[in-house]
Amino acid sequence: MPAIEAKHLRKVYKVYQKSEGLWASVRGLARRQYKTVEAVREVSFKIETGEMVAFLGPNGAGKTTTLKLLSGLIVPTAGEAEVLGHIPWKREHGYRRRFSLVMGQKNQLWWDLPAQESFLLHKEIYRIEPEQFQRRKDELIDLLEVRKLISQPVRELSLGERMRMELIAALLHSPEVLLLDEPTIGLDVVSQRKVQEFLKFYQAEQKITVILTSHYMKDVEALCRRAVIINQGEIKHDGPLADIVERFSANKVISLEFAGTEVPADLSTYGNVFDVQPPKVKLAVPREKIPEVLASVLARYEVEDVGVHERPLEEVIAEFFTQPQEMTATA
Ligand SMILES: Nc1ncnc2c1ncn2[C@@H]1O[C@H](COP(=O)(O)OP(=O)(O)OP(=O)(O)O)[C@@H](O)[C@H]1O
Repeated sequence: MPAIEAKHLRKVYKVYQKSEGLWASVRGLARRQYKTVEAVREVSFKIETGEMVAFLGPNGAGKTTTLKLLSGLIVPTAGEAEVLGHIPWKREHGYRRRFSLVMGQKNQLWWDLPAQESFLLHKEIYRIEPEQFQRRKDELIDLLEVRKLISQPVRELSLGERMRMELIAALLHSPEVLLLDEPTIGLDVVSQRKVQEFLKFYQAEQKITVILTSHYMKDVEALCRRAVIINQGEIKHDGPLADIVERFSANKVISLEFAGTEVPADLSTYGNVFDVQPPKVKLAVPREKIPEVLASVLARYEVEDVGVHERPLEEVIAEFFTQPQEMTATA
């Protein structure tokens, strides 16, 4: 049985429409006008126990709404979901003890209190045995290197330090499923890497099931082997992360370094010329034309160095997000 299964999930919000102008506002008091927003239209996937899956999509695609549905914070308009055999929106205590949701944009710790006080509160809420609590807390504090900071009010911590405290609070009750919504948002590169390293280690050690949403492809590449892509409330792709670049990018990149100091002027006949730093240049070329272009360029010019690369995941995903309608799989 998969740890997480979503079947045709749909969530429609009814949003009050406020008209412009005083008279329209007065009229609105008598007869309110609403529009519907389909935050999630059709979301189905299965995630096996111990998998760490990236859930990717542009702003407003429906990622957070899906995670809220799987956490039971909201009830779907239609569809079904089971997490560890529980229907999330039934909000059973048994389920609450088995999962955690971490939202990078939301503070779940008490702002004015030291993190250690919030940890104690979590101990009570989740009814964690004192011995287990002490052991887990110590382990997590050491892993995330925050021992010196646990008695300082959360509001005085940096964003990166706060996120590490949020992770401790979320993991104190040893959840089997962890839903991470942008855990590295706004963090500097060093903090980002610390969170990444921790998640990688922790997930491998505890074999927990994780869904990770992130706009940072570095997180995704470091942590996940599979990616589910959502756009406009619908799943657009579900498969190995390694396949994404090949599937969604029709081009590969040829890097060239010419002998001498110049870059030939007529290279654009071969493909899209970019990143010109004479005598180096990059050429984006349709993948099926790579052998032909390489042979021709090497025969015509004196080339010092050459390389063929896939485009970076970051770039391919960004393109997919900005042109979702036009992009079609090339494989
Ligand atoms: N409570 C709500 N009421 C009305 N509309 C909502 C509500 N929550 C989300 N939406 C809308 O549903 C859509 C999906 O939002 P959601 O937060 O799930 O997207 P997201 O993929 O998490 O985006 P981001 O990457 O920006 O966080 C958006 O158009 C959003 O405005």
